Amino acid sequence: MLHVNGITGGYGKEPIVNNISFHVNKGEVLGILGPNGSGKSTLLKIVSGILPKQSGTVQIDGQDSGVYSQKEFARKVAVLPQLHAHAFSHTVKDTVALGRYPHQSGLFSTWSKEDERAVNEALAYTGITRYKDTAIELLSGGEQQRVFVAQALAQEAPILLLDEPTNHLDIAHQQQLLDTIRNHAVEKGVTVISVFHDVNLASLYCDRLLLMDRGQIAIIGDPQDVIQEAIIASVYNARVKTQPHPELPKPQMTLLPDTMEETEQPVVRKKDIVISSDNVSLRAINPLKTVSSAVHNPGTGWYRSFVNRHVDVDYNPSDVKAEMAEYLQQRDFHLSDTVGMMTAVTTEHAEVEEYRGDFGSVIIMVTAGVGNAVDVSQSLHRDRPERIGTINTWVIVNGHLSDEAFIQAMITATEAKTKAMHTENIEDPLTGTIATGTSTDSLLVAATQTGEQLPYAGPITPLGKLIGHGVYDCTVRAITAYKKAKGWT
Ligand SMILES: Nc1ncnc2c1ncn2[C@@H]1O[C@H](COP(=O)(O)OP(=O)(O)OP(=O)(O)O)[C@@H](O)[C@H]1O
Repeated sequence: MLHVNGITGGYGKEPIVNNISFHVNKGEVLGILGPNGSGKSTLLKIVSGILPKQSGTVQIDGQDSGVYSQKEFARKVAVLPQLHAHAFSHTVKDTVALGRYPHQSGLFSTWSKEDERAVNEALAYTGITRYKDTAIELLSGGEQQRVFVAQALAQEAPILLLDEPTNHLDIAHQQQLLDTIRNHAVEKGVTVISVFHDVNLASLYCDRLLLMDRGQIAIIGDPQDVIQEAIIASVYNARVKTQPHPELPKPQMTLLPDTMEETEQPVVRKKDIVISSDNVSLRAINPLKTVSSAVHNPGTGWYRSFVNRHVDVDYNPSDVKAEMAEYLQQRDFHLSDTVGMMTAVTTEHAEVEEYRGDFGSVIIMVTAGVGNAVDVSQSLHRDRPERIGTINTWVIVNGHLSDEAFIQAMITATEAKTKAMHTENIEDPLTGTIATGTSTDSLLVAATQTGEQLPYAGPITPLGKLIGHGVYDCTVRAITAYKKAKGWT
């Protein structure tokens, strides 16, 4: 569709962009990224013919762009420049209508039904129909930006070149506009090349990204190939961390501020875990990085408070999450800062212990109700009742865990729990085989993220050894306490 071969050019003798080559397919969205002054706008200006090039070619549909007349070119390519000059006062609709000029012919060009439709559609796509009779200078910066995007869309060219289309737009309008542009690409086959400053937006909306660095291409490829910590750090000279988008297979990046004060994270100790009649809780001074399968605030996050709440065996509110939130709030636990679990086990049977190693320490908390123990290899048994049974395990680490270490800590803790079930000879009441856990066990791993870096947590590592030993130890003790309370022993 569009082939750029070895273009070099700029504003004077010294070229700004050097030997740039890439191609864009029909219906593809290519994002151009790069630091300030890296040549993004200059590249777009050369491709759109606004700036002459010193060497290289731009081909559109297999033809050199130079062979097209100005109007022919405008029927092929619509351009949204970075800055808009509008010397004359126009209404919004008149401004958008200027996008139709390449479709007018003859000296006294007539306004056709097609023109009217294209303009009205562009006004609707950009959500500015209600301003159509307003003078453009009376609009806000963001509203004006949408008018110029509408003008480019009204041109109905198969190629759209956009320089920072979301400039001035609030997040809802950024989303709306980029959704519109993406839909034009997917449904109408429009080819889009767009300059972005926001790396995350570019990743979300573009098929491929071209990263500029000092007038040259640093890398061009899929978002996951381009948005890599080392590449972004070296081109932008910024410290970043990348992670997947929570809902889409698109990488996202987060800045790591250099100005973060090195906060002294107080070490969490066994004595910080408080056992009351209706819950086991920990209130840490600073938030801990946490992964859990809790009822309240499950998943990954940073939390300061942790609650393992005792509920009656027949606890069955219509909305468990809402009831739990109410419970936490009544006890002064900040809802957005607390992870909350539940158990029918009485809190006096909670086992808490601290295990110290060279790197720091691990505090383990376990409550084990093994009435509804399950042999997980027999989980498909057709007579299996749906009964709740809970072993709740906390692993609190005074150390700095990698993502892998969090996952390995969960594996190690689960294996240790299963081994404790074996040692205590806990059977699945349905099958009579040794149980591996219960039906609704919950696990939490939280770490202070200070001190020594702990890349792994399998049983070969000092951290994994403490977790394995500690979870096994506490689970055996918790099961023993449970058995005693139930009169099993
Ligand atoms: N009209 C101009 N005349 C002369 N030099 C220019 C002109 N416009 C830009 N430049 C220079 O060209 C270089 C690249 O500018 P360009 O606008 O292409 O960068 P950019 O990557 O789009 O930057 P930004 O992210 O700040 O928009 C800069 O060093 C700039 O000073």
